[in-house]
Amino acid sequence: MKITVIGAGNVGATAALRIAEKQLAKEVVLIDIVEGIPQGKALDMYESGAVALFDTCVIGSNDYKDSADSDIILITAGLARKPGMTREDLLNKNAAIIRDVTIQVMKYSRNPIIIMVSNPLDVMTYVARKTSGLPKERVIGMAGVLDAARFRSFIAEALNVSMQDINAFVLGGHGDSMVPVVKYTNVAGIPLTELLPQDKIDAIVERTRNGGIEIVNLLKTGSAFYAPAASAVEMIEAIVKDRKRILPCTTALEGQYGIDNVYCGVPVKLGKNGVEQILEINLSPSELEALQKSAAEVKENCNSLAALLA
Ligand SMILES: NC(=O)c1ccc[n+]([C@@H]2O[C@H](COP(=O)([O-])OP(=O)(O)OC[C@H]3O[C@@H](n4cnc5c(N)ncnc54)[C@H](O)[C@@H]3O)[C@@H](O)[C@H]2O)c1
Ligand SMILES: O=C(O)C[C@H](O)C(=O)O
Repeated sequence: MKITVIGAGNVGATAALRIAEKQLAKEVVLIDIVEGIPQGKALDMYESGAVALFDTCVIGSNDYKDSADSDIILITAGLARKPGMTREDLLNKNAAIIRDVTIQVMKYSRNPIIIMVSNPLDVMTYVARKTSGLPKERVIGMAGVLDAARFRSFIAEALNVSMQDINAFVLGGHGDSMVPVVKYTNVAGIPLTELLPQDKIDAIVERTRNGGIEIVNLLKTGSAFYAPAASAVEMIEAIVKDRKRILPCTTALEGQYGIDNVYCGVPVKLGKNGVEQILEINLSPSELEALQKSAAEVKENCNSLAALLA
């Protein structure tokens, strides 16, 4: 197993280290445009193996040749937002970066699984799919796992229980219109609505929707990276170990949920082939409407890139 991480910044470097520590690959390649950064970070990570006890080979490079024959490519390259910005403010600059990066990786890996992290997430997943020509199952966006992790952590805090026992889904695009699905959220099987009053649930849902900007406003220089990297690596682990995990991921919808030809976050089965199944769960009329509205916003942004992707 060879995994390449594009972008040796906060998310990319954290994810690369986590992949190495979990020994999910024999080789991890970290690539960035800035000279010295991927090489220095990769060497530092590799040396940590002696104490963290892993044998994964970690290599840093500015040359895409070193990504040759990767099984999985995690794309984290691009700009992160700062206070006062929305993820959509990154649209045009990051679309150009993701297009270039995808062209480069596809020169050296024939049939990789691409996991997208760069924002705005759903649109960048579409850019990578359109540019790579890979089957839809092999180009997947990471956002739902992160948004659900935030939702779960806030519920755990409110109830003073372990995060491990909380199951939750956050669907839709990774933006202000995301849809935390309360109906399917439970604590060790007990519906959340039996454990918390509605006003508390509403406050947690709102905090989840604003989870990204809450951290941007604290950090001031960039956005979250520990939980995002952990979330991307959870997806990678499901694929590497063919675990058939059911996780909310961004995938191409073709009629499911009444949404056609749009990348959007829904529950999927993740295994060695990437997205092996899209699960269509029953949503309330208002949740379905919110999901469709979120997808429509993603579609509009995708359409705005027609000239770049022509
Ligand atoms: N999907 C999510 O839930 C989620 C979560 C966190 C961050 N993000 C997004 O991930 C991206 C990265 O965030 P970060 O915090 O790691 O940012 P960062 O600034 O720390 O790192 C980005 C890295 O990309 C590199 N880069 C820029 N252009 C490149 C190119 N053409 N080729 C290769 N490398 C290039 C930069 O040199 C930098 O090292 C941002 O777009 C951010 O919004 C998404
Ligand atoms: O909020 C951001 O800009 C980064 C990421 O999408 C997040 O949710 O943390």
